[in-house]
Amino acid sequence: MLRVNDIEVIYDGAILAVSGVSLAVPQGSIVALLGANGAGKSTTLKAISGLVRAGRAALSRGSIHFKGQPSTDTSANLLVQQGIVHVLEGRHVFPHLTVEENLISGGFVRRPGRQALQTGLERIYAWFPRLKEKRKVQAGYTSGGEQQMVAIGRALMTNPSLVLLDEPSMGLAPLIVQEIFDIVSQLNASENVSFLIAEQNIPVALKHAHYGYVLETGKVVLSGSAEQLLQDSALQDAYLGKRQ
Ligand SMILES: Nc1ncnc2c1ncn2[C@@H]1O[C@H](COP(=O)(O)OP(=O)(O)OP(=O)(O)O)[C@@H](O)[C@H]1O
Repeated sequence: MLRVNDIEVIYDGAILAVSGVSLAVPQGSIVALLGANGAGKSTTLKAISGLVRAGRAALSRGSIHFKGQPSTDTSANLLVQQGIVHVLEGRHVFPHLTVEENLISGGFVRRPGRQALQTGLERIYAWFPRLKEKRKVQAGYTSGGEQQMVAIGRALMTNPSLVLLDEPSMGLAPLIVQEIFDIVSQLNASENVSFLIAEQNIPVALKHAHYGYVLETGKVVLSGSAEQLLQDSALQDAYLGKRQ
């Protein structure tokens, strides 16, 4: 589905944010991109979705292939049409639009007809019943967890095959985080949507991911199946604060 090969990203022509990152997301899998603040997770996702160019950054080395085709010269909006969607860190919703209007705004990318849009909405409401209840409420007045669901639901309205999720757990209560990750797992299992999830919350991410990569200062320092990483003593020491 996705292959990232030895990429390097530089901000403002000077700040080396990501250096030599390689990773793969097999079709139908959930892959976790783990690491602390500033490790380069968001920048890696932006390189994949084509958003680095919008942030005064450049991909200065390496290649990215999506569904077998090179994608680094493809614009972000064309990548969405091809099936990659990026849910940015920080739950960006349109606060003055209702929940439903936010969801509909995601659907427009594919220029659907009225019926297709309605079918898309019903599909999102089936996954996120809370959003159906709140569909007439301005998104800015919903809870943090609901805003994260709106952001994910809006992305799903593009009918993606690969979702890049940046820190879905940030600032949310554990129960809500669990609810969101459970929906991600079910979407993956029943609709075969692939996910690349950047997370600092390593236990939650590895509970739901099949495979993981750990980034430190812009480099992959560890990778393996979720089971292998959970057993890894270096990861335990550095991030989970316990020894085996
Ligand atoms: N717009 C920017 N301009 C300059 N430097 C940036 C910019 N965005 C990120 N960086 C730098 O790039 C490096 C990687 O940041 P990045 O946001 O990708 O890390 P992260 O792992 O996603 O962390 P976080 O969880 O805090 O977002 C950091 O050193 C950061 O300071």
